[in-house]
Amino acid sequence: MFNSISSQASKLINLTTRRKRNVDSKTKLITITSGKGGVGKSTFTANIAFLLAQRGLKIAVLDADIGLANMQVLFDIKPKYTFFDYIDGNKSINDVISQTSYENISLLAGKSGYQYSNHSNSFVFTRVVEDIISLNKFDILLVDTGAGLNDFVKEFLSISDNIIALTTTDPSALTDVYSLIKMLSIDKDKLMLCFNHTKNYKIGETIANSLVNLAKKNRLNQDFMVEYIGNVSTSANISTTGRLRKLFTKEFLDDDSTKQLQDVINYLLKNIY
Ligand SMILES: Nc1ncnc2c1ncn2[C@@H]1O[C@H](COP(=O)(O)OP(=O)(O)OP(=O)(O)O)[C@@H](O)[C@H]1O
Repeated sequence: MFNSISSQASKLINLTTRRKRNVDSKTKLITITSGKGGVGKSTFTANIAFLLAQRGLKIAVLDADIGLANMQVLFDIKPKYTFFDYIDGNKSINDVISQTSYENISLLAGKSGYQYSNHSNSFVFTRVVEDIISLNKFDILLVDTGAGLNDFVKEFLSISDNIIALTTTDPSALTDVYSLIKMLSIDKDKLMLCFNHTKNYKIGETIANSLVNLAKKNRLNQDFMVEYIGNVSTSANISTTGRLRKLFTKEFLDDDSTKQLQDVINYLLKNIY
């Protein structure tokens, strides 16, 4: 009994010291998640990294998708190490940060098929995020979580105050995103919601409002905010550039979807903390 109380107490102490360290760093943390898999989360993350970097910001991307770590494919690099080499104590945090061929974008590559249970409840992933922030090298750290709401994803969500959920208008994706809203409403202030494969801004806004109304009807925490931050249309250029290991926001500056993502960036730069 004493053991479990003292270990809980030490976790709380760790969390408190982490918060203090965060405040001293310029690095802002944005976590990108999705209830359902395959909604375009990794493509979205890589392209917002590019647009943010184009505005002169130094960006680190942490590929925390253990289902399918494919950020290195999107950035077309072969990193020597993954951030698990840091966790395993074989490499320093700087060793596992790879510069991509895109100016101002660094990647901490992930590893597919990792067993979270090896580290569950150890807060080791929280520490990785905190250690990157403590370097004070980056303006923004983007964490791309896997899909779903497993313990691994929950650990990454637990340390972020700027969370973006990417969804489509597909009913099963909306059901999953509502589960995410329900979970986050317990101890977070807000969730930023973005719609992929969604033709225009208005459609996303209408569906976001329906989710907010459902949350009200089900009496979820009234102080919790769901903020609609924009939409990205379906574009053949996105799938083509993805296959060619290129970023559509770099190749197709005038594509509607690039312009829509620029609007999302404008929103983020005004609203993240
Ligand atoms: N708006 C879009 N228009 C056209 N194709 C898109 C769009 N968004 C994503 N795609 C394509 O959809 C596929 C899935 O995207 P992606 O791998 O980014 O999804 P994901 O949510 O990260 O998947 P997973 O959950 O499996 O990691 C890719 O081929 C990508 O190019």
